[in-house]
Amino acid sequence: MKNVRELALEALINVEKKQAYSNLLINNYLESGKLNKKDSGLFTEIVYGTIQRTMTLDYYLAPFIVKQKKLEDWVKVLLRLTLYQMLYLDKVPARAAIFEAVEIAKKKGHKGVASVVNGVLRSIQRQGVPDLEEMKDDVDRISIATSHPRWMVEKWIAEYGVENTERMCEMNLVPPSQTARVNTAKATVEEVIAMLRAQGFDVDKGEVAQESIVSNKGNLAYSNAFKNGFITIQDESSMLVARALGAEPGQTVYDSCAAPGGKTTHIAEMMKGTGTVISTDLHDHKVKLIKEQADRLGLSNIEVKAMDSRKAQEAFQKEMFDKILVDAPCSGFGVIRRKPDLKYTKTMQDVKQLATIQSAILDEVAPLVKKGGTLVYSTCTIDKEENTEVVKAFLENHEDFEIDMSINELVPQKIQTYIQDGMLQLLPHYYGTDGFFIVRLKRQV
Ligand SMILES: C[S@@+](CC[C@H](N)C(=O)[O-])C[C@H]1O[C@@H](n2cnc3c(N)ncnc32)[C@H](O)[C@@H]1O
Repeated sequence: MKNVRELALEALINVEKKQAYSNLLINNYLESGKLNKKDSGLFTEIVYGTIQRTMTLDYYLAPFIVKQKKLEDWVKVLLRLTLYQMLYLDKVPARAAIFEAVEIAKKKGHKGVASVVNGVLRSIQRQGVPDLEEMKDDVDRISIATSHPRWMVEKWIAEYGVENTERMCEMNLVPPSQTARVNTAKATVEEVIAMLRAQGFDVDKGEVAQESIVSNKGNLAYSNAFKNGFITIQDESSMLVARALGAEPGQTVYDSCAAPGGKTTHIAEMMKGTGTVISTDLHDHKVKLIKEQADRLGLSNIEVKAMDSRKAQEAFQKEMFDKILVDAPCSGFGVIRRKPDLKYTKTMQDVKQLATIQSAILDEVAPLVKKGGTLVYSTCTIDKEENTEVVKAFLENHEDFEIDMSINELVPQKIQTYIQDGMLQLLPHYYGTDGFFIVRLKRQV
């Protein structure tokens, strides 16, 4: 049987080989029954933390392994995850972390490897690591200290300035709190808070969205409130999207990129179970997830269909919908806290390709919006190419659409500071939410 650190090493090697996204892989391990409750926490911390801080850890390790030319990849990963524990996990004594690493090296390699691992880690323990705050160059400092590739840091500094970039990159290292959306078609926020507290959960009202609850301790996915359809696990910034769409009871709404259904179900709840939300996503297995959520929440006003929304005009009639949401596939740079490997895998080329898909979806669905109707475009990224630039190109090609400034009245007052020219860009460090972009467009009458 493998112990928690061996499993963490195995998981990190798989992420390294790009065999799986970290968040999905971690969930698979947690559900596999290989880890008890206590070890699950440590496993998650080690795997996420090591990925989050890979560049910093490699920077610290580099001078100590410079002579070890033939170090195998798994040994580098073992050194990284052990140094992570030594530097960032207070509850794990450094000597215990080193001892475990040496045992793993003996088991997986041989005595020679174990001695290298022991030597490198003990040297770092003796000499300490350099102070990164002393790095004068902003890009170098932010990039190494927060483990974000240079190109990303340079780009964000150009778009948001040094201070915002540094704070955002630091926030990307902090695990998010769990938040949930109350199904207001079924109960009030206060009623659900009482329900959760009665079951022993430590929860409060959320700070950003009006229907949100934040968990201070305990996984709300295991609550009765979740099982019985009173809540949906969702980040607060995501909750603002359905608010910006502002669907009303009885309307016909199209959610074009809808799986796993977080926003579809919110829209359906806001419509109090009346009218229709038609939700599409690329594949059958994805639209099934939407259906499952709709059933759990007791919402019967959702219809699902597997299709490419770049062909929506083949399936739907022109001017058929009061409201359309394009919650587009994107680079996800607003959710790095949840998916740390995105930092290292996504490239500028991906950003450009995604922008092409985003524009194609918007162009296709635009004629389906009723005159006087609403089109909301949102992404969980912070890159201008996928956000403001996509909107700008869309408006240039669609003179019958304009930015709808009423988004100001639809989102909470404190959020309004971050709306510029009708476009909302939330960065993770503003409220500790995911980074999100939302714009509400109106088709002229
Ligand atoms: C940001 S996610 C949507 C999240 C969803 N709105 C929610 O709140 O749960 C983007 C989704 O777009 C889907 N997608 C990507 N390209 C698409 C296309 N051409 N047509 C329809 N869906 C697409 C992806 O499968 C993915 O599920």
